[in-house]
Amino acid sequence: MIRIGIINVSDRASAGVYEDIPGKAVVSYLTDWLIGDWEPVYRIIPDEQDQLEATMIELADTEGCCLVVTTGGTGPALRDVTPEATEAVCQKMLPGFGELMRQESLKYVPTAILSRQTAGIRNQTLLLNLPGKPTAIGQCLSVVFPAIPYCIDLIGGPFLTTDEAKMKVFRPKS
Ligand SMILES: Nc1ncnc2c1ncn2[C@@H]1O[C@H](COP(=O)(O)OP(=O)(O)OP(=O)(O)O)[C@@H](O)[C@H]1O
Ligand SMILES: Nc1nc2c(c(=O)[nH]1)N[C@H]1C(S)=C(S)[C@@H](COP(=O)(O)O)O[C@H]1N2
Repeated sequence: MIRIGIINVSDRASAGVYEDIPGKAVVSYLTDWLIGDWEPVYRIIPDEQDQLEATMIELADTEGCCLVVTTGGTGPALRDVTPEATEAVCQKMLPGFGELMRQESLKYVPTAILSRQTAGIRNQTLLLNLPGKPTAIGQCLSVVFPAIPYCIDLIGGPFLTTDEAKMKVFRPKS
């Protein structure tokens, strides 16, 4: 079974102050795009770097997720530590993901440049940061998703198949 991790990193969402709209949005996009069985592995945690690193390691190494998507904690505020935690647990960074998402987000808000969102590889898992704003989820995920299945192929993960009418992915011909 293909497993995908979703971590909502937010003090307020983890305290129940607001509903986890960003995490639910990630699940809903993936459900719409992916063909075949997959299962979400879901966590809502506060902006604590140790806890976030431990959760990313757990979802990657123990739960066997080929992809782990985080929402929130990418900005400049004191408690925003998602990119630091991501770098700490990855062996390789993929800065192109953050570059493309910021470029896309700039079409909507000038504050897009405040997000330090990034992506990287831990063993056979791709980790990807999204901003916490509910509207940012679709805008960011849809622009980078075409490259995600091939990235997972390259790291020896499962073969992800999408409904091409909804999400067309790109795999270079070998
Ligand atoms: N479920 C939600 N409903 C409404 N707005 C949300 C929701 N989740 C996030 N947001 C908005 O997105 C912004 C950034 O979200 P993020 O998850 O990073 O929270 P945050 O502001 O860092 O929260 P916290 O300070 O509680 O960790 C929030 O300030 C809020 O405006
Ligand atoms: N697409 C998109 N990207 C966005 C935003 C947004 O509303 N839409 N908000 C920006 C803002 S205001 C901030 S502070 C940063 C960081 O957000 P985060 O701390 O919730 O991750 O993301 C930026 N990127």
